[in-house]
Order: sequence, then structure tokens, then C-alpha cells
Amino acid sequence: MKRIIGLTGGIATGKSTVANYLATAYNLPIFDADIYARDAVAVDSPILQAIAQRYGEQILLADKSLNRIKLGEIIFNNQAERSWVENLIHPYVRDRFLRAITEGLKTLVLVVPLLFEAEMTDLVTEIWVVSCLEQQQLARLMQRNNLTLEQAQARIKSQMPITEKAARADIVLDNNSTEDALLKQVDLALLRLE
Ligand SMILES: CC(C)(COP(=O)(O)OP(=O)(O)OC[C@H]1O[C@@H](n2cnc3c(N)ncnc32)[C@H](O)[C@@H]1O)[C@@H](O)C(=O)NCCC(=O)NCCS
Ligand SMILES: Nc1ncnc2c1ncn2[C@@H]1O[C@H](COP(=O)(O)OP(=O)(O)OP(=O)(O)O)[C@@H](O)[C@H]1O
Repeated sequence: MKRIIGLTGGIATGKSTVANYLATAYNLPIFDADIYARDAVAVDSPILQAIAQRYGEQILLADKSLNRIKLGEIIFNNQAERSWVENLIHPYVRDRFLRAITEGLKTLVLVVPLLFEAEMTDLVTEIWVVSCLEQQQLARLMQRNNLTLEQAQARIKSQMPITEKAARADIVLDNNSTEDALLKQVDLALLRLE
């Protein structure tokens, strides 16, 4: 049976840190929902055209690509608009995952920030949640993305609370301490469910 790890967590809780380690230390193939979601809105794609029709040409940059900051301002502050955008993009992301799973080797890792929210748990055989306290999450998010407190809080609030995600995990990776401490838990998690 294939082993398909669904790696999730809250925004900026440490998913990419874990995924990079799984790729470099264990040579595991990584498939990332955020990258597929970017492909979905490539210049001239039908999905980007639909977005431009709804929000006007101002949602595009001079080179016709998506103005991600503007779309973020809309969807992280308005649940109805977020659902509208997600209904366009998530089926595309799911389809790309399905193809990756069919073509993939024995063990693969799907990095899916919205694994629960977008109902993609059926794609994976085990769920890992990278978790940290909201204060840490806020600090890391504000620093990495250069966001104000309000902007960072809006993004966090648009996701399922991390405690709920942790309650539904097979493995919870605690990322309140150092990166080394996080990666040691990854070593154990890989062994535990083998
Ligand atoms: C709004 C957009 C343009 C902002 O782009 P930006 O470059 O600032 O962020 P990026 O795409 O790298 O996402 C960063 C993180 O934001 C969070 N996030 C993204 N979309 C959502 C969403 N719809 N709901 C909650 N959190 C989200 C995730 O934790 C993600 O890892 C972009 O996030 C987007 O297109 N979102 C809708 C598609 C989606 O749901 N993507 C999630 C993966 S399926
Ligand atoms: N244990 C840690 N100690 C200090 N900084 C950390 C730790 N873990 C992660 N970070 C930093 O926090 C930020 C978020 O981590 P990372 O990018 O791995 O999160 P993510 O869950 O993949 O984020 P996103 O949902 O936005 O894709 C990064 O700048 C990362 O370097």
C-alpha cells in the first residue's frame, strides 16, 4: 500500500520546514497545494480570467499576472468571496494531487494547508499536523510575510483553529521550540507509523 502523508497545520506553523527536511534528509517526493494553487491562476488561465471578471482588471498586475496582495486583501476579510475563489481553485488542486498520487512512488508527502477545510483528507493515508501556539504563529507570520498584526490575524482566523486540526491528526508535531526539536519529532513520526 502507498504511504501518503498529509502534512498540514496553520499558516506559518512550520509545514515547509518539515517538508524541506523530508525532501533533503529522506529524499521523499513533496507535492505542495500552494504551488498547485499558483499554477491554477497562471496568466491567461480560465480561472484567472474568471477572477478578473469578478473583481475587475485591477486584480491583475501590469504583466497580466494575479495581484496576490489584492486578492489576499479580499479573501482573507470576506468569507463569501473566499469560498467563491476556493470553489474555483480547490478542484484544480485536488486533480493535480490525484495525478501525483497515481504517478508517484511508494511514499509521498502532500503539503496541504487546508487539508481539513478543503476536505482533502480522503487523499492521504495519515495526517501530520504541525502545531504551535498562536503567539508564535503570529510572530513568525508577521515577520516572514511583513504583515501587520491585523493582516496576520485575518489570515489565521480564515483557517480552522490549530487545536481542532491537532485533535484530528495521527501525528502532532510541536513547533514551539527550536527547528532541531521539530525535526527530531519528524524522524520519530516516520518510524512510528511504518
Ligand atoms: C489569496 C492568495 C492569492 C494570497 O497569496 P499569497 O502569495 O499571499 O499566499 P500563498 O498563496 O503563498 O498562501 C500562503 C498561506 O495562506 C494560507 N491560505 C491560502 N489560501 C487560503 C484560504 N483560502 N483560506 C485560508 N488560508 C489560506 C495558507 O496557509 C497558505 O499556505 C492565495 O493564497 C490564494 O490564491 N488563495 C486561494 C487558494 C487556496 O485556497 N489556496 C490554498 C491551497 S489549496
Ligand atoms: N522552530 C522554529 N523556530 C524559529 N523559526 C521557525 C521555526 N519553525 C519555523 N520557523 C520560521 O517560521 C516561518 C514559518 O515557517 P514555515 O514557512 O515552515 O511555515 P509554513 O507552515 O510552511 O507556512 P505557510 O502556511 O505560510 O506556507 C518561517 O519563516 C520559518 O523559518
